[in-house]
Amino acid sequence: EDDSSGFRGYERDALLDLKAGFNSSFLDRNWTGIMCYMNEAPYWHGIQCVNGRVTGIILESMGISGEIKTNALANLTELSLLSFKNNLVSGNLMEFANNPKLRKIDLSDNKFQGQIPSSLLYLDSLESLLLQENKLTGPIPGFNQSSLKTFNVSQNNLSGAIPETKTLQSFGLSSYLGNEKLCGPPTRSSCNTTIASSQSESENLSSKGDGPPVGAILVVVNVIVLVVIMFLLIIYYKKYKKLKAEMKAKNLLPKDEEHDSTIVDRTMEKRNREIEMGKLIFVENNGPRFELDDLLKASAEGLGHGNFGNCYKAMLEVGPVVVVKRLKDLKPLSSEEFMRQIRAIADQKHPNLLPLLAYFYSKDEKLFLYRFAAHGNIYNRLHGGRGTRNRVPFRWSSRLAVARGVARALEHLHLNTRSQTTAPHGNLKSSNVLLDENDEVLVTDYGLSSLIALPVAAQRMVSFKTPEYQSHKRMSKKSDVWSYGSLLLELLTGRIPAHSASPGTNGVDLSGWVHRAVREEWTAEIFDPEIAVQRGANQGMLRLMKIAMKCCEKSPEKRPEISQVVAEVEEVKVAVDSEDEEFSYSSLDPSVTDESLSATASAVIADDRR
Ligand SMILES: Nc1ncnc2c1ncn2[C@@H]1O[C@H](COP(=O)(O)OP(=O)(O)OP(=O)(O)O)[C@@H](O)[C@H]1O
Repeated sequence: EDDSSGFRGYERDALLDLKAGFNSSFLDRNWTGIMCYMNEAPYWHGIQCVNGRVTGIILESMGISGEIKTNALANLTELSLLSFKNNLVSGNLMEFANNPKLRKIDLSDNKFQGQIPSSLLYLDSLESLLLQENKLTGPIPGFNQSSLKTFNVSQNNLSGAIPETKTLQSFGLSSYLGNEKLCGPPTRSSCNTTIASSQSESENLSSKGDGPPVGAILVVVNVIVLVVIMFLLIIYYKKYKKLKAEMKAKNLLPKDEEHDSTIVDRTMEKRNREIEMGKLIFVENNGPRFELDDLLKASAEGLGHGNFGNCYKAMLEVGPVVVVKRLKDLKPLSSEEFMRQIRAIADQKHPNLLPLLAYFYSKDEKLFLYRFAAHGNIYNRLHGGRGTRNRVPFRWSSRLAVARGVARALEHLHLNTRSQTTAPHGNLKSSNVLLDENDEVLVTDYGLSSLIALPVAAQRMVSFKTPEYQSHKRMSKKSDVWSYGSLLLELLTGRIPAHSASPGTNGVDLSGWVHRAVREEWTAEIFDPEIAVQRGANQGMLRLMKIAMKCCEKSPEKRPEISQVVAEVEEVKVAVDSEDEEFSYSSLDPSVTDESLSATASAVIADDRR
């Protein structure tokens, strides 16, 4: 699935850079790991996310000091809210050229200096800009966005005429107060007179005419006032210390500042220690090695929203491309039990099973890591791009290879699972069958039913969609056989069964549909036209259809064991003769009405129902 949303490594790097500039031990401990997952609440304090992208940074009244680099926001292109209100941040204001979505900026009550950047003029969605109580200098740029409804630059050192744009003139005097060198409406000083009066003032000060020197008198008065204030302060401080000592002696004050924030800090510390305890555990001894940190640094791309958590593709700087599956809705298992189940999954090894590379287990986070299968899943291969020029036909030999690979993988799982009341795979469907770069068939998502909370599993896993579960809440290895039969029908018909349809797509009850097609004698239309044209293979398709229908029997007892299925599928031939016709849309029509195929299909399937 093409998904432009999802976590971006460079956004994380941008935030880590920001953090490096601030000296906040709280953020140092809190901003670790991934800040936002797809559609979940962000993990990092003060960060807002939408679809895994950073959309807000809100760090208010945290005593943050330090500098922000001017290009700090360059990689946060989805940013819409920014607030560092009431901190001690210094340095120039940032550049905003790459943040076209910014709506609200609040940098008030800090120590920002330098000029207001003109890149702010190009933020077309800017609604609110609060820069009051800083040390900004220079002129106010000519803001004229009609979106801008709240604006405050008071208590800075700004200078010059306030531009006469409609936007800037719509704000009252209070937005500009406390900038002595600002002039023009809405301030009361007209620009000419301000300059004139300041000139005459300086003339006065430097004048060496008759009479007392005004400048000198002012300096003397100032010095006296300062000395008095300092004297008062010293007396006050002494009294304060004495009072405090007395209160402590009488136990009126807590021993030593143990206030809320240290308690918060301690719980955070505890949590972080717990996370640190969890390390990436690699399943293979001689496989690739990397640390969780490498994984978190890697740029990542959402692969889509699965039922049991989201999948990410992570491109490590060194090492393989991996898929990270973040598990959610898990059973309330003890960590020992959990680890046991994970190890059972990790121990399953077969050329047609996508191996678990590594896993991560902590109280708050459970991750599965797999190798990335470059050629994607069978659902997309079968149904993607239909009717477009981009569609590459999915030919019979490849479909048969999928049928074989999946059967073998299932057989391995069934032989290695003792329980008779569970489905060893439990969630077999076309999106869980992958092709690697060599088109090797790899089944994934096996064994998850042992980890997923029952109510969630019951809603979403394929083994809960079987006829026996629907009617009698029963489940067994035969549930996997039913799922396999449905997958074969999907491969043969090119239609989507209800349980493997992606969100927003309607699937059908495929086995019911095939039965009806036979009954109503439009059998030739059963097969996907894309393979039906491969005449030499029609016999093989019919054999596979027969196997599929047996696997889809309503009653589990009538379905074959998976080992028998494997044996039968192995016997299906790629083609009767070597002539394996090229597919072309022009050859579609005759094949669809092909009488012989239709007749044989009816015979085979009707025979099967006897
Ligand atoms: N190792 C992998 N390589 C390539 N693509 C993968 C890999 N693992 C999963 N995918 C793809 O990522 C997407 C999301 O996978 P995920 O397993 O989360 O959901 P799903 O298979 O659609 O549903 P479910 O959660 O029920 O299995 C799917 O399109 C899946 O085919």
